[in-house]
Amino acid sequence: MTSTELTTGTSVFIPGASSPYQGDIARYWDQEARPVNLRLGDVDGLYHHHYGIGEVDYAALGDTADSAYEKKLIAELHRLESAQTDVLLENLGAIGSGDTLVDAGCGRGGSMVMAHQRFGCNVEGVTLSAKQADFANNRARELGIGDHVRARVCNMLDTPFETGQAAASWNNESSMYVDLHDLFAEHSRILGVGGRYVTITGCWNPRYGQPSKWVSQINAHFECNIHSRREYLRAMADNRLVPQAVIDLTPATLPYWKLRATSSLVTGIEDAFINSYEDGSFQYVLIAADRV
Ligand SMILES: C[S@@+](CC[C@H](N)C(=O)[O-])C[C@H]1O[C@@H](n2cnc3c(N)ncnc32)[C@H](O)[C@@H]1O
Ligand SMILES: CC(C)=CCC/C(C)=C/COP(=O)(O)OP(=O)(O)O
Ligand SMILES: [Mg+2]
Repeated sequence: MTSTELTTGTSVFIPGASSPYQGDIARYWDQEARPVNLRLGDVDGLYHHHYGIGEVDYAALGDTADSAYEKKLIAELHRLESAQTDVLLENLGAIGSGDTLVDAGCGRGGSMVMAHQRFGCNVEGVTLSAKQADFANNRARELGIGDHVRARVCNMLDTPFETGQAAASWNNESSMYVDLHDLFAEHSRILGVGGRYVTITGCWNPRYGQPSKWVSQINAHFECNIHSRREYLRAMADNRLVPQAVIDLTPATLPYWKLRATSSLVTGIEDAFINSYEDGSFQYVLIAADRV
């Protein structure tokens, strides 16, 4: 199915979307233009829609009273977001220049560009947003890597990739928009046996009990549906994806959020992330799994 019939009776063609919810998400990302994303991307041309990890370099930030401080703060937040991608890519294992990687929910393509720069390989991305796909493809062309890095408008649960085509695949903060059993069935299909799957995601902590009010606030803010850590592991196990590493990145992402909360680019969601990470109801995790 390639179009969405809205229940209002209006028929709206949204390429890639196969449900009214996916139509909403496509529109959300088509309209997104938050300075906290665009101004960070402008630092070096890598545009991310994910969060940062690592210690803040306060020496590089210098004096808060300095007129250049805000510019340095933006560069620092961006450095931490790119450091997050570096950790995801490190967990893909050995990738050859002839390999194909798949970025499920590729956004504006920052992670795809970094993957190509690191491995020299082909990177195929899918997003529901035509604006994001155009943006990512334009950036790849500007960088002269358009023959290796390509984004298309497509549902990550039903991709055009051949069975076993991908050496590795990932979701970078994009798995909270889909059913995990459907998602991992598709990754399992496109990955070759021995291939690696990696996700970096926010998940609610089963040890807390149920999604906290902060998690509900994050869901409402982004129109997403955060899953529990347990659900990730169960859906992977059911789809021939065997975890090789589960890394709790919560302590590593808190400095990013605390710094971001002091910036002029705040969006209002900062406290929900900080409070939920601190009360243990929410975790920022990396899961790397082998396709067996
Ligand atoms: C928070 S952004 C993350 C973007 C990117 N992974 C990054 O790290 O910059 C979420 C992305 O997931 C995509 N997405 C959500 N549901 C999708 C689906 N069913 N199929 C394809 N992409 C989807 C959105 O279009 C958006 O690009
Ligand atoms: C970890 C979780 C739960 C993520 C939800 C998905 C999401 C919207 C990620 C960041 O996107 P963004 O970079 O566009 O958001 P922001 O504008 O807040 O920087
Ligand atoms: Mg952002």
